[in-house]
Amino acid sequence: MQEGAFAEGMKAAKLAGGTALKSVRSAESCWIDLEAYAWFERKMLRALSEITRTYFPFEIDGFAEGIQVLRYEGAAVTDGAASQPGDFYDWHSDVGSSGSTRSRKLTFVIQLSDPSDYSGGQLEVNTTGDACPLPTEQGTLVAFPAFALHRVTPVTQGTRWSLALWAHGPAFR
Ligand SMILES: O=C(O)CCC(=O)C(=O)O
Ligand SMILES: [Fe+2]
Repeated sequence: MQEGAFAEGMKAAKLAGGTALKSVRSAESCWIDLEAYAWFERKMLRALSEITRTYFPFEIDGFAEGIQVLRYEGAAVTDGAASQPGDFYDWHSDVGSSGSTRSRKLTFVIQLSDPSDYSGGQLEVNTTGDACPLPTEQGTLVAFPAFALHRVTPVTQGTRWSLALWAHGPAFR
């Protein structure tokens, strides 16, 4: 993918609670303003209405927090052996206990990279007790309830880019 526009602004990504814990999440991220990309927001709002109509009939107010661009670098290999593990994001829910993460209801992830550009880096969701791999095709939008456990397995080779945003709404009751 053409990563030039974002590559410079990337910083260590934090957890939903705002802390950076390398044992759970190792990736870099930057945030962009959704309002700055009106065409994208319109597209996402159309997708949101279809997803809430068809799959997850949640009460949603709209998107908040902006868009998170994520970069997962593959393992560093020296003399044929991995000298540093690749980036990953271990099992987590996107709903936090403070700030705007409290009202997250749907997670949207867009696969920005061509799957042939990296190995590993599989986005999986677990709602049944088994890890379920989600589609990887470049440009695919994946949506799931923000409370659902999900992870990104370590990228072993290449670089995986993704984008995440969240639809918010009143608390479940
Ligand atoms: O990179 C991904 O596919 C998932 C990102 C994610 O789970 C998150 O930002 O909370
Ligand atoms: Fe997540």
